[in-house]
Amino acid sequence: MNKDDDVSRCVVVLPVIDLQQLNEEQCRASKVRAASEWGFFQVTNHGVPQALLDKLHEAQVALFRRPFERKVRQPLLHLSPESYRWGTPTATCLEHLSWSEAYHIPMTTSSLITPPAGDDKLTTRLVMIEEVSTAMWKLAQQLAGILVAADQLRDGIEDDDDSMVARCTRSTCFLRLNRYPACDAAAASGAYGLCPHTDSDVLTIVHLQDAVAGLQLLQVRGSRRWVAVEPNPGALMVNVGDLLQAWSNDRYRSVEHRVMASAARERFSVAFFLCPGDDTLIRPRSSSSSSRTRRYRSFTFGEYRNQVREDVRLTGRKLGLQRFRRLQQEQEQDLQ
Ligand SMILES: O=C(O)CCC(=O)C(=O)O
Ligand SMILES: [Fe+2]
Repeated sequence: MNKDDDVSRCVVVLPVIDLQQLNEEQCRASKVRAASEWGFFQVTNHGVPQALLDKLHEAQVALFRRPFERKVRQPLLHLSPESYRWGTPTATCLEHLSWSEAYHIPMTTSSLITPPAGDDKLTTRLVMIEEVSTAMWKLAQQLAGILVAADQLRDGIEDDDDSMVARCTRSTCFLRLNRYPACDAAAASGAYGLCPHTDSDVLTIVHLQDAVAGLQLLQVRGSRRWVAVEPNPGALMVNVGDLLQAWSNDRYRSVEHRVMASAARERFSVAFFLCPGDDTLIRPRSSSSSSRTRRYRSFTFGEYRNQVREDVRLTGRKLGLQRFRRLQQEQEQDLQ
């Protein structure tokens, strides 16, 4: 059976938070609720100009329209050759194959690079990517900061360690441009545009650039089932990453999501990943009201990334936070 059959009939509209309409307290409460119950929410009046997002879309389409040979052999903006990916290099079976191509663009690289003299188009595209990254970075820091502070406030801690968000600097965050080509096989078998995964960062901001459906998430509230997300190019989508889930001791949820390829239409999206430096220590909060035990052991982001890479190499897929979960006995020792 096509793995998409039942899901595409079950469409959800994610909570929408208007960042200007609500007062500060209402706004914070809605984000906390959405991040705990859904792991995903949308924001409007977010401060990233729509005109800029539209221009980025044009530039993105042009970059992906270049001949395949050039995309593979001529790294964009002097990035490393690995910054361009198509398919899934580590896939050993169809289930692990993502029918998509992407550019991975670290923030620092985009700001430090000098485009070749006379290449005006490249310069314009570069400036665009840089501007979108910066605007999304500020927004992501603000949203993550609010979620972190709200969790601390609930426990009556006003001045806890907020270094995880502060350590998400220009030199550690990145933007990803995604293109999902139309895929004939999708009609029959439900191919993946992007395999099921959670994001390994603190927080992700995604702009679904056209109204082509495809994003689905594994609902954590009530029955666990895949639901399709109604695309809304007028809003930005925000989702909690693994680090925020671990830090909050599972209060905020890093929800598994995937993109289904479409047989009829190609699809574009841009995702910004709020990541700290590799040496940043993620130390789950013990006083979180929902649990007085730490559910995960402390780890650095570098350790986490290495483990993910190793699991993908050995098994073809990411095992993620379950690798860092403490045994029940270890958790019980916290209570003694
Ligand atoms: O394209 C999308 O809708 C989601 C992209 C995504 O999940 C990712 O790049 O990690
Ligand atoms: Fe993702």
